[in-house]
Amino acid sequence: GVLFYTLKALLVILLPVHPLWKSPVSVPGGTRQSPINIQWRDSVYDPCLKPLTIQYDPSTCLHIWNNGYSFLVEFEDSADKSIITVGPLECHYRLKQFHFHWGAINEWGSEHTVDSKVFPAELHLVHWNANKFSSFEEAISEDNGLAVIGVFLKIGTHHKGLQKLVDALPAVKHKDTSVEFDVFDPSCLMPSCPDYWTYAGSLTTPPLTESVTWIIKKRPIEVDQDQLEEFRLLLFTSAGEEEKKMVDNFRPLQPLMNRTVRSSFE
Ligand SMILES: NS(=O)(=O)/N=C1/NCCS1
Ligand SMILES: [Zn+2]
Repeated sequence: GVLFYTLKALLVILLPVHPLWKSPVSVPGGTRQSPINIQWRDSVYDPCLKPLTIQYDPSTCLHIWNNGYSFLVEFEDSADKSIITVGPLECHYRLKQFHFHWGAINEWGSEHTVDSKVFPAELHLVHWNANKFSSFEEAISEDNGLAVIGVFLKIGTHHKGLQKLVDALPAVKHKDTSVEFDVFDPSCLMPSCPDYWTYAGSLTTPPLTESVTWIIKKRPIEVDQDQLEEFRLLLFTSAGEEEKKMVDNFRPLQPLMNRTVRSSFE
């Protein structure tokens, strides 16, 4: 009856806004949103795709901070000191920050999936096109403005390079806290295998702009259970507020629509 249809209408109106993101889960008119499921057999090998060239300068590391979505490690990006180039890219892109997404338990947490397999966490290294633009803020809403490397995390052996990061997390437990982080080389977080998928997508947190060339590494890195548990001790909330554990900070999968995922490997 009328009650059923009223409830149904309410659901449709409320459904698109996921409480976690305080922004629509789907962007009206979005045709290239992220994350997506990568169906391995549907990806197309492109022999023109070369290995990615990564040149990070550990001294460009500035600080770690909790922005209320994740914890970010930010880099000094006023010169071409930490850059990526080649791979699927036609320009060189400067490292701005890296951060992670993870679940409350190991059964979920990543944003991208591979053949519907979910990983416990996913690392994002965010870069902006320094050939075409003069700042991250300018590049964020432009075509070919950003390149984000995605690396899956799986539970396994202790990750020595990550531990320096993990040891700093108690200092950024609350939203809007930061701590100086002088020297860190993010290339220690890269798997040794050069293989990746690449596709045209968007940011997965606000402003969700469709400006990202995604480079998703085929092989995960291994971290141990204790290291991932440390991520789960962070809070979404500021000091003095009712505590909300920072977990499940991933966006739901978005429709592939008219896109092809290319692979750098056969
Ligand atoms: N998770 S993500 O890297 O796609 N989203 C971002 N939003 C603002 C800077 S990075
Ligand atoms: Zn991210």
